[in-house]
Amino acid sequence: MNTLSSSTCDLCDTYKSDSSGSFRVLPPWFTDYGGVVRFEGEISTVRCLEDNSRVKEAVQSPGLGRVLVVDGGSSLRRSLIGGNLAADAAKNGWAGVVVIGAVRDKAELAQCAIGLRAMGLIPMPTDRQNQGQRDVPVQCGEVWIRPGEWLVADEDGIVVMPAR
Ligand SMILES: O=C([O-])CC(=O)C(=O)O
Repeated sequence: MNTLSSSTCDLCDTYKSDSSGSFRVLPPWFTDYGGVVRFEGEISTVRCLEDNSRVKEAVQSPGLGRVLVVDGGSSLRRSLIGGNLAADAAKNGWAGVVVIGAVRDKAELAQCAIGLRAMGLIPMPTDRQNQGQRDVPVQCGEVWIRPGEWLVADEDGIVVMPAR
């Protein structure tokens, strides 16, 4: 298990009175599917709906220790990551992927040396139509997440803050 510079609970203790909006906690919507429970890194984003074209491009490029946040519009109809793309993400040096949407291949995901959170599992694959946007601000519920910010995930949750 990886060691974080601070746990999400410690960060929340430190920033609980922050009213600037720069420290944010994601809603508790996520299940841990990856082989790494604790991860952190600079954020890169994809925004898409039931089409993982941009996700595939991202995980097949160098991750440089970053975390890919995929805003799939909370759709649970099609999976945006499966065993192959999770393995690509691990191989290419992504620290983790957070999918605001669904994934598949649960057993394979657990074998990947990467952090992986998603809202649920669905076996139905994506419909790749070359749609979606890369490195745009995305939203998880009411929480904005921007490329270049910092994400920390552990057993207790996921927080986002300005880059360190
Ligand atoms: O290839 C895809 O679009 C998603 C998938 O099933 C995988 O990553 O294995």
